[in-house]
Amino acid sequence: MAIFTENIGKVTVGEPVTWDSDAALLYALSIGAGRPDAAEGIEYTTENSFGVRQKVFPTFPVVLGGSGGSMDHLGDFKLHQILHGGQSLVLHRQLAPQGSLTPRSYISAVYDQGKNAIIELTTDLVDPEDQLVATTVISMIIRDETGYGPRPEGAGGWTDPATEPDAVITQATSVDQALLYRLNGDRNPLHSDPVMASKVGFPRPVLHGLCTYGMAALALVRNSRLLAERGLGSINARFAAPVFPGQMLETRIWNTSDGALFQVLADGKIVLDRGVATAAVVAEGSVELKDAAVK
Ligand SMILES: C/C=C/C(=O)SCCNC(=O)CCNC(=O)[C@H](O)C(C)(C)COP(=O)(O)OP(=O)(O)OC[C@H]1O[C@@H](n2cnc3c(N)ncnc32)[C@H](O)[C@@H]1OP(=O)(O)O
Repeated sequence: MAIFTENIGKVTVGEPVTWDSDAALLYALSIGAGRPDAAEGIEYTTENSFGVRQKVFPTFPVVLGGSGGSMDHLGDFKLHQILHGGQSLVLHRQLAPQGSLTPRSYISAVYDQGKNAIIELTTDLVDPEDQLVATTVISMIIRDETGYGPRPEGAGGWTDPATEPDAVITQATSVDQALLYRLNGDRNPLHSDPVMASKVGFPRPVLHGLCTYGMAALALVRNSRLLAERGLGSINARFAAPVFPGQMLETRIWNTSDGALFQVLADGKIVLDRGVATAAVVAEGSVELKDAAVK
């Protein structure tokens, strides 16, 4: 089996992905935006509250066509070999509660991670007016594949914080969290089927890495100084260990000059690592958002 490195840089244009108000509301609920009190995140979780305009939670683009459709051009490895290793998102524009975006994807890097390989898949999400709305980078771990060379230089903006966190936020995941989150479109049975989970070596189905990621983003926009003020411009993190539905998450946040560094722990173990978030440069409602370059 192999990763098709000859396809590095080749752009695959996927079918347009459309979403509506319900899809945006479901995403917000699936990352806990209505908790701990139904009035929390009401702009993300309702469309008909008095004096409130529905907003799309900023990490929603990660569930919109991130692989550009088929994964056949990536390699001939098996589904059970794939783990989600990390995710980056840069927002160039705000999303409306309904719309359509076309994903343009390409393999941006392939390299070794221990006895596994990593494929980085970059996707530009472009609106019908050909405006770039968001850029995502999925880091896919292909287990038991090697021979692709060292990781490219650059640590994604992360430096180990030397101080105690500025905020520590706890969020519960529910036992049915993955069953809810999969309705955003990722129906990989690793998250729902005990047989598939055991085939991959897990005692039970694991939570989508992107669910933990969305919950961390929620903790950040509520509790990090600049993100609470200006909104999210970009977010990048590594999935360091699996989370099981029902576990309690603890997000540690360090404020920085342009956003925040963060880690998420479950039962004392780091599950999301090297988290870097930047705030949007200008107030929400403007189209100019921070840091168009994906690190
Ligand atoms: C289709 C699936 C969808 C999903 O959503 S799956 C659920 C979400 N994903 C996960 O739950 C994956 C969680 N992560 C893991 O389980 C582990 O993480 C890995 C199995 C991916 C790797 O673990 P190990 O092989 O034990 O690696 P190490 O000994 O911790 O580190 C060895 C080197 O690998 C780097 N590394 C570790 N994790 C990652 C990662 N996620 N992305 C990129 N690099 C990684 C480290 O830094 C280090 O490198 P250096 O030796 O140079 O220090």
